[in-house]
Amino acid sequence: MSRRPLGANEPRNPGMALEEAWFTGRAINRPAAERRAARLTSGRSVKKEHQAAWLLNALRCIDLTTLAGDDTGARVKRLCARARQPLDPVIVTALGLEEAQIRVGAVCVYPTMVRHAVAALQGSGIPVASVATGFPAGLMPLPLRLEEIRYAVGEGAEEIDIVITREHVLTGNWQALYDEVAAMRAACGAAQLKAILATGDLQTLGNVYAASMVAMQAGADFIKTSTGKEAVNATLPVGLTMVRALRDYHDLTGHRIGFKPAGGMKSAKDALNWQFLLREELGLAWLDPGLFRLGASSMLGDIERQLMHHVTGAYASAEKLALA
Ligand SMILES: O=C[C@H](O)COP(=O)(O)O
Repeated sequence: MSRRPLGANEPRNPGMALEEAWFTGRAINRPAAERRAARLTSGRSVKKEHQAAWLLNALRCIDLTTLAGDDTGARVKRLCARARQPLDPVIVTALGLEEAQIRVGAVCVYPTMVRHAVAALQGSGIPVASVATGFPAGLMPLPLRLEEIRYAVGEGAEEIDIVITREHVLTGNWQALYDEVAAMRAACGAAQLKAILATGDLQTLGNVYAASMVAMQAGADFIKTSTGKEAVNATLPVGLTMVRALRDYHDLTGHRIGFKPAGGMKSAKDALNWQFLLREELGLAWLDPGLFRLGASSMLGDIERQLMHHVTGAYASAEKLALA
């Protein structure tokens, strides 16, 4: 059903018993994380063909998202049409991509919109991701949150973006966090579980590291920064903390877990910066839709704009390109 990280030979994260020794007492120096994140991205630019290649890679890693209270079947269908054909034909022809089947990583919607997305994406191979578990706050009884996962999977979602109970992190109740994520993973069945940590609510980078580790120990297939609804969403210092947890978990268990920054990312430059962070910290193998997604409702438009500039030498006006 779902695509497995790095192909069929890489087994799914089975999870493990809660091992608090892997994260307790791990203080993370915020100024140092901020300096490292700034160094990773400042003064780094890639030009011309290289930039186009990085932008195309970002495009295939995008979870093209609509998560608005006024979402409708018609809006989701339009988004899916965009997911199937994310680039203007002028760009596709100029870059010789007619046979390349350029498409996004997934389309991400609310549970009641899943059926519209599944119908619109039929035959495309693009998976539908659904948020669930009382997104975005998650403050619903656990049985209802688990039922919401089963509903979304039943509607055809192949990926489930769950939210965690922030209180468990803020009170250091790691067992409760572990238990809820493990129960959510079981409810997902074959669908991939992406654990949204809502890092803007977690107060310290030590908490971000610990929550990342607990989610992975409980069997998460991806860890994701944010819902897009917190006051602070995806930031590079937080991302750095999470990818260090990914690296440590890989070193300790041999399992590669996916990473999804999400929320507030709008520009092609954002897409490049997040990829630079992963390349430097985890290596190129992680820059694949099986292990990396960019959760964004409005980033595709700027990527397309930059690619149009690359192939024509001029920026197209917003009206000429369909802005996602
Ligand atoms: O998971 C994806 C996010 O909700 C998208 O957030 P955004 O609307 O700020 O791009």
